[in-house]
Amino acid sequence: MDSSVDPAEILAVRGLSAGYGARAVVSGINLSLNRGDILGLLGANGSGKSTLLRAITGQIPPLSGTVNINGADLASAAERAKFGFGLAIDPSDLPVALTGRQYLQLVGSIRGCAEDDWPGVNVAERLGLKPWIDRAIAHYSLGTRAKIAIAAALLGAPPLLILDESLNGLDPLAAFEVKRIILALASSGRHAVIISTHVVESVPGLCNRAVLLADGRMARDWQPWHLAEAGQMPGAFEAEVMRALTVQATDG
Ligand SMILES: Nc1ncnc2c1ncn2[C@@H]1O[C@H](COP(=O)(O)OP(=O)(O)OP(=O)(O)O)[C@@H](O)[C@H]1O
Repeated sequence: MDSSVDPAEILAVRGLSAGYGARAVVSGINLSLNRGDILGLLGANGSGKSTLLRAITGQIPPLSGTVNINGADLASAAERAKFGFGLAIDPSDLPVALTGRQYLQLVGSIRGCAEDDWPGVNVAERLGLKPWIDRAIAHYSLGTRAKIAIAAALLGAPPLLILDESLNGLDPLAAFEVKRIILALASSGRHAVIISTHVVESVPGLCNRAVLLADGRMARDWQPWHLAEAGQMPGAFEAEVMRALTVQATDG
């Protein structure tokens, strides 16, 4: 690890712009996450949430700026940086010809761990995946696909867990279990989590940080004290987000 890197910091994004071809979809993004942080990533459809997560995970190259994950620079130490995160891929991108177990084995082989390497918790059991694990993903419902994507992201207990709208479509028990797992990871003080979501009301109870993207830029940023305060009053955080979204839509 670079000795200038803060060991508490898991993710450092500086001046990041990224998009498709030469077109920047997200610009001027600065973001720092420490161990223990759970970040809610909010924004209207098309605001750039998935694009930002693609840039952070090296799926698209930055047009400018840097990403450092767990002390490794994504451009100059890509292999090490990629070992620093687990990403729940979009369920529609899963390899449907594989069984759930084969997919976990594939991800495990890339991450250098076993197909059931979930320290301290049997994720497959907790998410109700066991009856499905040896069936082809093609036969899974949308929610079951989301579960296997999350289970794969959790393999090897990565320092940074990234869930891109992954809670959508989960049944209540699975959503509850995923939230418990996320909270346990964060409270261990060794991991951080990013959750992009449209379920604004779930953010104060789960996240200690939040950012709102608008037109590819960070329009609002809630620090822990602010989110905790907003969480004290039912509906207060949602009202703040709706106000910010309305201002953006009016200005746009
Ligand atoms: N593969 C791609 N090629 C070209 N443009 C893309 C691609 N993926 C997304 N975009 C464009 O980038 C912009 C931001 O899309 P993105 O998917 O990042 O938004 P989002 O905030 O995740 O949206 P949503 O909430 O609807 O999932 C949109 O204008 C979209 O059309």
